Amino acid sequence: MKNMTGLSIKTEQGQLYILDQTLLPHQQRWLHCQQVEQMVVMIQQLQVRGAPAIGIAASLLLAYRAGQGDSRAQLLCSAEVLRASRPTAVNLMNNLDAMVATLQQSDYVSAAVACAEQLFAEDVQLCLQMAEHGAALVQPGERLLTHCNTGGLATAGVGTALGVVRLAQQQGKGIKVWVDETRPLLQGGRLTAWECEQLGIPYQLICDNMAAMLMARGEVDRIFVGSDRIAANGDFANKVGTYNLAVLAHYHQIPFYVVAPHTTVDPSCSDGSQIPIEQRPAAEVRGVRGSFGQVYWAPEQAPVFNPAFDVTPAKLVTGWVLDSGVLDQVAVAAGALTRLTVS
Ligand SMILES: CSC[C@H]1O[C@H](OP(=O)(O)O)[C@H](O)[C@@H]1O
Repeated sequence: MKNMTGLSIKTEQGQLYILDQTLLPHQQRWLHCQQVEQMVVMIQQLQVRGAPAIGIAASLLLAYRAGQGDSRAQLLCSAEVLRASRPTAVNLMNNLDAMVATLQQSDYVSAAVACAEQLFAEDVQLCLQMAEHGAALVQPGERLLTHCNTGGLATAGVGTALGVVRLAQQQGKGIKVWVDETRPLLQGGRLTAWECEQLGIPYQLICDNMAAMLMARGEVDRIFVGSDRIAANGDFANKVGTYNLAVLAHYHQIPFYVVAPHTTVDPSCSDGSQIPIEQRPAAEVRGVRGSFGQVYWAPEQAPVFNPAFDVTPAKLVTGWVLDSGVLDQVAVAAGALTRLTVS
């Protein structure tokens, strides 16, 4: 496996390393990953996270295991275990499907490695294409708003929605970003804020419940969010709280875009009701866990509802920013998502 370097995933001398995103922004610790069970835990604990990133990390781990001499049967079983680690991000499923297909080849070891390397390289390119199409929408001086983390940490490249913001900044458009902290796991406050610091992107961190006031005051010009799965009709799943933003944006007539590679579209889901939504542990809502341990602010046995994602209906989306271009509601309603071609 060749050396490849992303912000949260890297391979060096045939070994796979994952940046532990649960320790950011205060610690940068690379974890050496060699076992399937280890990768499952890392995905489930969001040490590696983001729809494209978990698909690539799982694929690279399978390629590594193939190189370690695991049999086809072992690799097929490992793929199913990895597939079950998180149910919503379709990139994980698509990538594992591609990896499983390579196992049919006589020299499945080199085929698996080549496939994983290709998935990594493809995502890097798709991110650049999404950024180009999305940044072209951004006008000078605009105040953008993002949710969760959709940057280099969540992909192998520059990111999806945050990749758009990053390029708009590089193009000298003088933007600023409102960064939703994104409860309960604070991917915005911990990860997007950290990425903006690294990239020199002007930002202000807000609690999720402050976005409405900023929109009402006319201080949000455009919203870009990512996605974990897009249904054929354009409905999409993304980090919980995205639907809130979409409804608010519709009410305040603010352009609202979802940014995702074509690999996030799932034609087998006809609409958003068919997208599986991951339910997560109650402790994540009752308090916070860090290097200091677990702090509870709610009663320790408080009953909790903790969906990791929500679904935004297509009717609330201004445009779908894909690697192949920007689709509007007319194109999506005409079935464009199911006829995607890679540009
Ligand atoms: C590149 S978009 C990543 C997508 O994944 C995030 O979810 P999680 O942090 O649970 O992996 C969030 O939904 C982002 O939009």
